[in-house]
Amino acid sequence: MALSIGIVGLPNAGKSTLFNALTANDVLAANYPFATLEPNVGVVGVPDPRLDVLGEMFDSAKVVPATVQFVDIAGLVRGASEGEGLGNQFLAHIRETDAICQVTRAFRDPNVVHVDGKVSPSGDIGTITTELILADLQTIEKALPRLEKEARQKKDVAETVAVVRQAQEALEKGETVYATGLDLATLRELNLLTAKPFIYVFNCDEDELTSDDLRAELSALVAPAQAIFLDAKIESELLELPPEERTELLESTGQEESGLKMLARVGFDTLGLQTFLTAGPKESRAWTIRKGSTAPEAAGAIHTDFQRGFIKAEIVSYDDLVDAGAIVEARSRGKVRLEGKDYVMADGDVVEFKFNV
Ligand SMILES: Nc1ncnc2c1ncn2[C@@H]1O[C@H](COP(=O)(O)OP(=O)(O)OP(=O)(O)O)[C@@H](O)[C@H]1O
Ligand SMILES: [Mg+2]
Repeated sequence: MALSIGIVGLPNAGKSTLFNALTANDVLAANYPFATLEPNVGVVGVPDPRLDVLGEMFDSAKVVPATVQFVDIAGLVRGASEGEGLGNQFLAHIRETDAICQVTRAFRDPNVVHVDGKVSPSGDIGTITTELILADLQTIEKALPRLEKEARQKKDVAETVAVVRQAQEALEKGETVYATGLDLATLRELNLLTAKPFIYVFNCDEDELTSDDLRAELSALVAPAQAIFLDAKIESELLELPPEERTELLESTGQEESGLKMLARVGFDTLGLQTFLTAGPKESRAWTIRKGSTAPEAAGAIHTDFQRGFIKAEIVSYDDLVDAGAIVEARSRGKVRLEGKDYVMADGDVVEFKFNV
């Protein structure tokens, strides 16, 4: 399972600049609206210092981090659902993602055109959310006749139709599906955009990053969703620096983590994901699972055969392992536990699965 995040926002909000910084790609980021036409897709490893420690301890040939996939698409404008700008067809490219990241412009640079003529984070979020809602209404209007026809034969489809109608009512009132609390599993096949959790990135000027007042104001705009503050331009400049100087530049702007780390952390949190670790001479690796997953489910993240033939899991917490310095020592301290099929995985468990094939 890899977390995937679709990036949306107005033209010139800085989506491609951020995408480039996140994926270290050189996708065209340019100071004119609609620089991006085709979607850009990038898969990035989530920085995880624990893996380097394990890699060294086990003398692993390679270190494989958990991944996040980012999809950067064209800018949306007011009226996109009616064909304004580039229309909204390209939203199809993010239908399959797990979460939607709204990139909102807070930076002021007057040389970068704002399609509405002024920088207004709350107005822009309203515009984007409205267009996502209208896109979902179009999806529902298209799907309903088919669903209603099927519902005449199948009872479970009739139940789906009822939920879809409730979603439609909420959307017509300007609510997102995610906020309704409707059963999202029933709606899954429609891939509604507003049924996904939103993450907000405010693309700031350097001096805005250190303004607690501005941060509080913008966070309040989007709560309970989480807000991330970064300067996409600085994030992209980081890449040109040697790693040890990156932290220095970030800290000089009051940032504790890179944009990638923040997005991965917030993305995992928003979607209720966590990682467990495996380590050995071949590789040290992080795997993504849902919080609350049992040991067999975690085994299934590696291979379905591991889940099917699950016998038990040999588990040591990362901290205990690092304290002991080596797996042999952790074992002699009694820190390595054998867990059965009901064990609920904890973040940072270092695991070896025993299974039958
Ligand atoms: N934090 C920032 N401060 C100043 N300028 C920025 C910042 N972030 C991005 N820019 C500039 O804004 C312009 C637009 O950026 P970018 O091409 O990434 O936007 P976009 O959202 O991908 O637009 P489109 O929807 O047209 O593809 C670029 O010139 C970029 O350098
Ligand atoms: Mg772009």
